Amino acid sequence: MLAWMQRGRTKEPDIAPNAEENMRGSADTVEYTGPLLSVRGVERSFDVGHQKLKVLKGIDLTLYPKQLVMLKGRSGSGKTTLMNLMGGLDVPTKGEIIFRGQPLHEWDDNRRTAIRRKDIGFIFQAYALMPLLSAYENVELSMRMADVPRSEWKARATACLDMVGLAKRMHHRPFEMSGGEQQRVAIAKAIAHRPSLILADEPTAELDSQMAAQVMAVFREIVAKENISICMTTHDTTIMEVADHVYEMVDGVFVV
Ligand SMILES: Nc1ncnc2c1ncn2[C@@H]1O[C@H](COP(=O)(O)OP(=O)(O)OP(=O)(O)O)[C@@H](O)[C@H]1O
Repeated sequence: MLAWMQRGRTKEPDIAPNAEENMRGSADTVEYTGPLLSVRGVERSFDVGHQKLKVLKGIDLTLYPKQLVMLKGRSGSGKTTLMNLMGGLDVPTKGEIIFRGQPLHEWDDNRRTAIRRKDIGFIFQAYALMPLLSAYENVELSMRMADVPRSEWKARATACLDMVGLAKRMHHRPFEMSGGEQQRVAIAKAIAHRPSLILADEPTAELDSQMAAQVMAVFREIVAKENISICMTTHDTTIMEVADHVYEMVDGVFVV
């Protein structure tokens, strides 16, 4: 079966010609088997007054399906700038961002927005929940926005909240929940439309160590069960052992 149909997709993505080497199977069983995301020689500069501020200075990163990778580095080293590029919120000054074989860096805003809605989920430090909606309604809202058929909302929202350990609290509103619980609702919300990539910017920064550990356990479970890859930034060295790979950024480049 087509990989994107296994994931509940009905539409075939257009794969760049250079992705052919990563295609396997016959015409009706073709499956994309390459990296989920490749960042190649990426640079990003910003105009600040009359000067150019070079923030990313040549980044290479490969993210495979079912991988949890972390970006660490001092404040200002360029982690968020890179995540914005990986999620198609921004485009590089130089270099390539290849997402499921498709050249994200060459696409206009509309096309990047479309793939972002379907295939990428974001989690932020501050949980980004609608305060007047229950946990369940928050998750449902994200599916509505991603054009998931209405008939799937109930089962999927319930399954996602169950996966993050909040089945019994799905009708509570954010202010009735702890920070860790709110972040788990944000995770359920981010995975509900079945993206293949989750980008999380400091998802544990506001949490104590026990809640942070719970969130990381949920991330590991999602990677294993949902066929999702996660790339997250963190300053917290205690959670880094959970990662499949940790990239350390110093002044716009990775160090090993
Ligand atoms: N749109 C922009 N215009 C100008 N400068 C920017 C822009 N975005 C980021 N920068 C600069 O790029 C540098 C890297 O910022 P970035 O947010 O990527 O760092 P970070 O590693 O994520 O830091 P933190 O850990 O504090 O979130 C900073 O000096 C920041 O001021």
